[in-house]
Amino acid sequence: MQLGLIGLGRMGGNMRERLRAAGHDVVGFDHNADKSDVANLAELVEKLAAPRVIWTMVPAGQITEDTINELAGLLSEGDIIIDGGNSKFTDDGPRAERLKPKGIHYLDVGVSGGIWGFTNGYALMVGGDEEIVAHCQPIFDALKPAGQFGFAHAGKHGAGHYAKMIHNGIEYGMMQAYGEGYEILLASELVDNVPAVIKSWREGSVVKSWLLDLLDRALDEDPTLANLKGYVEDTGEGRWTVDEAIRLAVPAHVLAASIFTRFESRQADSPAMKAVAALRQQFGGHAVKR
Ligand SMILES: O=C(O)[C@H](O)[C@@H](O)[C@H](O)[C@H](O)COP(=O)(O)O
Repeated sequence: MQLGLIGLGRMGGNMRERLRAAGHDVVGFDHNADKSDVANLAELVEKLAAPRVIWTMVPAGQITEDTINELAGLLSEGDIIIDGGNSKFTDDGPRAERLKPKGIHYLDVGVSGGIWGFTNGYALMVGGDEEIVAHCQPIFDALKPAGQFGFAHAGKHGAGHYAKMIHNGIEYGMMQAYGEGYEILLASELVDNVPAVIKSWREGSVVKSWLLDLLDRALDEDPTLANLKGYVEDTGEGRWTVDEAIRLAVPAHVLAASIFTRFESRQADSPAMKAVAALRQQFGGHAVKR
């Protein structure tokens, strides 16, 4: 089937190739003219036959909002917009309502797979109306992994991005657990070959996973991770997961600790621990480091 794809970066660019390899007719737009099939959104819309399906794969937030608003002015009744970026789930319901009077349908899709998705396929979590999901199913089938899993119609508008948000909260927690286990192994007086231990867990073990495979890969490239700083950014999903845990009064210790640990990773020194050291000195006369 025919699809317009906006945003041909690390994710979108590979998705275009995977869709084309499956025989779909993809017209891509990107601000980088070297990657783009068309000069602008108007030309993209012109090249697609109605009812059009257009998938946005641009950074969450204002860029996605502006792209969808511009598209809404160009599209016609019956057309479908799919947001496959990591938008916050609270954007989706209002967005779908804004598009409805124009007869434009909307789906939100959480997409996981990173730069490996071209080869392995992408896990897809979709929010929106059943008949619109069904109409787009050939696109989802081409993007998802070949096996029986990797796709869910999670619920109404927002459910796709909600599912992806929770996925990413789990991703933070799992990475943190591997990271902490790795650090304890490194600190141990007993274990000489930490990369070998990580490798041994890749098969047969209870903690084998794709993330563990990737940690092993990183250690193959740089056995002591000497070329990296322990500094970790975040793009929002972990924070939103913890916000939801608080709103719903769900205890989410691991997920909360892992986002806070990322914040800590960005500090050269800790004002909180300075205050703790100062207080301990004040009440007990304990030594501090200067
Ligand atoms: O499932 C995935 O493919 C990843 O989760 C992907 O979506 C992206 O790499 C994260 O959004 C990074 O998230 P942070 O920047 O918050 O770590």
